[in-house]
Amino acid sequence: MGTYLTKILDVKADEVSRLKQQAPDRRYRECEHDLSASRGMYAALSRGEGEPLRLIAEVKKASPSRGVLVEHFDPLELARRYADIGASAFSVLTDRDFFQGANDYLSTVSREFDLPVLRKDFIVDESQVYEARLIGADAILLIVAALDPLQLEEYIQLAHEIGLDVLVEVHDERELDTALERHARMVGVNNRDLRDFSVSLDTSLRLRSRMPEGIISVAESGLKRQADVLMMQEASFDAVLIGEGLLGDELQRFTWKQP
Ligand SMILES: O=P(O)(O)OC[C@@H](O)[C@@H](O)c1c[nH]c2ccccc12
Repeated sequence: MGTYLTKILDVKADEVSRLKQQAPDRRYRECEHDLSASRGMYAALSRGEGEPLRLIAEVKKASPSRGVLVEHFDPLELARRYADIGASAFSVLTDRDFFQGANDYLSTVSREFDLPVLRKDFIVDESQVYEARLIGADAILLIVAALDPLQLEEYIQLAHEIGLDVLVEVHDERELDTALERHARMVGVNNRDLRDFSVSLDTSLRLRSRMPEGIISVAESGLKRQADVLMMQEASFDAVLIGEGLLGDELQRFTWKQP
């Protein structure tokens, strides 16, 4: 039985076999010393005592569940708007086939702004970790449901070695345990179930109480209103990751940073 996630992972396998022919690991070794230092995502998301939670603003053109969200999509214009409202970091979709993202979108946003940039994609091979660093990402997303636990641990370690922070995405208690056992330092709870794209904000609330001190906690997906964000702040999340919800006015007027 195929779920949305298994369908996406099938397509990724082909993409990765093409990517491997370009040997991103070798290209990384060749230009390692010319790359600019990465900007820490972990540091950018650490929420101080009494401060409002941080925003990771997602530059997102389309999604498989909703289709095209932004008709005249300009990643730099969106990023500018998100920087102006007080985002602490960007997430940029690079997956082409399901989200109409592109590596170029990430590279331009990374070049033009000082905030750390998360590469939002389905990483299933180490070549994609090297590629992330080469295109200008400061951090990567690793999805527990898309990897076996050993791979997860290896890719976290590789990412750290080459200067990338890692947001480890979970959707239930078991995945959270796996993330913590494999030494995740930033954990994102996806409120959207990648098997059927259903959304429940309760997922974040339920899992937050099981996260230990010292882990950066991020609530992801389906946040649309101020009340949703305040609920995550109340539950003591360090940050929220929002794509679609930022396209409306309400969350653009939210006070993301202390005045
Ligand atoms: O647009 P939303 O509902 O605010 O969601 C953003 C982000 O959480 C979502 O795009 C996402 C979360 N995990 C992912 C993994 C792959 C692709 C996309 C995602």
